[in-house]
Amino acid sequence: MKIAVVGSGYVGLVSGACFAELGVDVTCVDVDRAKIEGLKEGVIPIYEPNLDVLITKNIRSGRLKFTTDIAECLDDVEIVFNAVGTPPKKDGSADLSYVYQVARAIGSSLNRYVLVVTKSTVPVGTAAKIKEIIAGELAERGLDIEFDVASNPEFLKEGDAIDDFMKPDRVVVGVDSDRATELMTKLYKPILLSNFRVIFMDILSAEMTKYAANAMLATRISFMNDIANLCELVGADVAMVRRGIGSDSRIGNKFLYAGCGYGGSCFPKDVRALAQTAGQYGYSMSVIEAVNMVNERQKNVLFEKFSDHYKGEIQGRKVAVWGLSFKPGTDDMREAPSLTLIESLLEAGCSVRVYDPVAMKEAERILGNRVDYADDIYDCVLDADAIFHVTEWKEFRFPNWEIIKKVVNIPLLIDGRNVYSSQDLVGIKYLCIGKRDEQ
Ligand SMILES: NC(=O)C1=CN([C@@H]2O[C@H](COP(=O)(O)OP(=O)(O)OC[C@H]3O[C@@H](n4cnc5c(N)ncnc54)[C@H](O)[C@@H]3O)[C@@H](O)[C@H]2O)C=CC1
Ligand SMILES: O=C(O)[C@H]1O[C@H](OP(=O)(O)OP(=O)(O)OC[C@H]2O[C@@H](n3ccc(=O)[nH]c3=O)[C@H](O)[C@@H]2O)[C@H](O)[C@@H](O)[C@@H]1O
Repeated sequence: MKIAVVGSGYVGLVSGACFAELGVDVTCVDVDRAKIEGLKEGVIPIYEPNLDVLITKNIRSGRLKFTTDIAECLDDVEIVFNAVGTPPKKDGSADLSYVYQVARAIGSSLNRYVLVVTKSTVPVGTAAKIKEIIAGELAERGLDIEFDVASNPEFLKEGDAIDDFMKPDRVVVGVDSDRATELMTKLYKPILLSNFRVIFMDILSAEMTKYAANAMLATRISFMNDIANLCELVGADVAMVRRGIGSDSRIGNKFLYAGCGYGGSCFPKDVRALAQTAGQYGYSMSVIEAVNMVNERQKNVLFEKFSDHYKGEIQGRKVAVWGLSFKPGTDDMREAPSLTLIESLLEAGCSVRVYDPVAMKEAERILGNRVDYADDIYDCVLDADAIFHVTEWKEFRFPNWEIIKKVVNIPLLIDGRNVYSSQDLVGIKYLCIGKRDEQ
């Protein structure tokens, strides 16, 4: 089977490489020339564990190719996946211009039947617009070629992307024709054979499922952050509360970790876009709006703890930030809580020294020379008046606290991920999320 995947970002590259690994002939398409040239040489533009191995292996096997021109492969493929970005617009709605560009490109060079599948996260009703655009392009060319559209939202997590793709909790496929159902069944056969669930439904429900899933997960996090803040006020411990409620199988124990807010390229944008969609239909999604509001507030809690600790006297203080990416396992810093913290610290006149195992290049691109870049966690904390633990990378788990106590100016650790415990930190003031400071 031959397919094309348009958009070679996190989703497009992972999907392309994984489908190739499952035996499909894949052509990955992107408008970014430098990215495609690099990929042809095996240069992976993002950090995602084991993606380099999978891409190199499948380039060698001849099942994975790269091009900047979709027209080059359109005559050969049965399915085209659209996996381009859908970034947020100023009003919170999803920017669909890239998705529609791809639809136009397909319509303007299509010569035979193809199934156009949207993998990008797009608002309900987008598939119908894609169909309209392709039909419009064909009509302009005086052609009446049959094609179908489908929706196949992606649920992978950055950092675990390959496993999530290969061993999915479920695959959701929205279709409106038998031919599309047949093609998607053929494509996902290896996944079906491995006993993973593929759920077929109508296209509108598939588009909605993606937003509902992300919004539900974001709701759990904001809910727990709200509970955590109340725990601090009443003297309870959110870690205990999490264990207490998570053991109820109706609640489950995943995605209940309080912290310094959710970030990334998806939860923040998708939660806001869902609220926007509701608004377009004259409906206000109060829960979803509150989820976003709680998260925006939560991204400030580390700075507030720091400022409260020093009774507002923070100008000129030196601080260390451990972890910059929005979560471990990725170099992605889109909407990362670290950025909110760093902006507040810089605005308050602090000098900021940062360290991240993989996101230093990305940090330099975003923050330039406004912060100092350290070589490791120890170099990061030299002379610091506070250490912020923002991303729970494994290599931050067991620092040598004795070394740290010797090199910091003031031993204060503010933990946005509740990874440490005050018992292990004798001689270091420890502040975390959802547990009152008792030292
Ligand atoms: N990043 C993630 O973990 C997940 C993302 N998603 C969704 O998948 C979509 C893609 O996300 P990412 O992969 O993170 O985006 P990304 O920003 O990493 O990559 C998008 C790629 O599309 C390319 N592109 C833009 N316009 C193009 C065009 N007209 N033709 C060809 N290529 C074009 C860009 O050059 C870029 O390489 C978004 O809708 C996102 O919400 C869904 C699940 C997981
Ligand atoms: O649509 C998407 O792009 C993807 O968004 C999320 O994946 P991702 O953003 O890669 O990362 P998550 O592991 O979900 O973490 C998101 C944020 O929530 C935070 N988080 C997560 C879990 C938790 O219990 N508490 C918490 O604060 C993380 O630190 C991170 O900042 C979803 O988990 C994926 O299923 C989905 O496909």
